[in-house]
Amino acid sequence: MNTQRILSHFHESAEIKIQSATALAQPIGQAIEMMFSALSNGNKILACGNGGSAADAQHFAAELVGRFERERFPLPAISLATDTSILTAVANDYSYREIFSKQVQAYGQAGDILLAISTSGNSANVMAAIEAALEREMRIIALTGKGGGAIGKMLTDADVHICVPADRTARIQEVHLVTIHALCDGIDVALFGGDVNE
Ligand SMILES: O=C(CO)[C@@H](O)[C@H](O)[C@H](O)[C@H](O)COP(=O)(O)O
Ligand SMILES: [Zn+2]
Repeated sequence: MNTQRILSHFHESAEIKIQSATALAQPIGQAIEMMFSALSNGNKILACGNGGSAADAQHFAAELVGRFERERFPLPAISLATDTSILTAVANDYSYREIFSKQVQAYGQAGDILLAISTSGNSANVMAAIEAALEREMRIIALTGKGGGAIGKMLTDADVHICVPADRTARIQEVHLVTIHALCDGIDVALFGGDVNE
């Protein structure tokens, strides 16, 4: 195996993370404020995405309900990509497009947040979830890449778009993961102040 190919994954990932830090710090800060404000008002966060982004949605919900780095009370977040009975029933009886939107209709309340994750910005089921969330007066935090795709065009001024400046799905997902950890950390700092070692 050519180790150069392996090294290039690490180098490209690191370079794109550095570029993204500058481009995304501001919208990530806005997203933290929006999440903290919603959670403080008794609202919750729903998260969805396909494939690797489904794993990201679960990962985020686990860190809010369980914990990130600090011991704290559980925070309300639900992954819409996780319940195989709901996902298979809705896909089988309705359509794959509706697997997330039905759950937004079931759980979503005005003031809740939808964390919509799509590297292309073009997944139809994530777009349908955003439509359902906007109908419910929820706010959207979209994690995308590749220019934001159709999702970028659906968002309103009240929403936050965190669009990774890259075109390769794997690299975009890698920045989504560090973004999710920055969101979790920002929520903890908003709750408790200071840094994790205090
Ligand atoms: O993890 C990967 C590729 O790295 C895949 O599972 C990937 O998430 C899937 O192809 C998704 O269906 C892509 O959807 P999206 O990010 O464009 O919304
Ligand atoms: Zn992947």
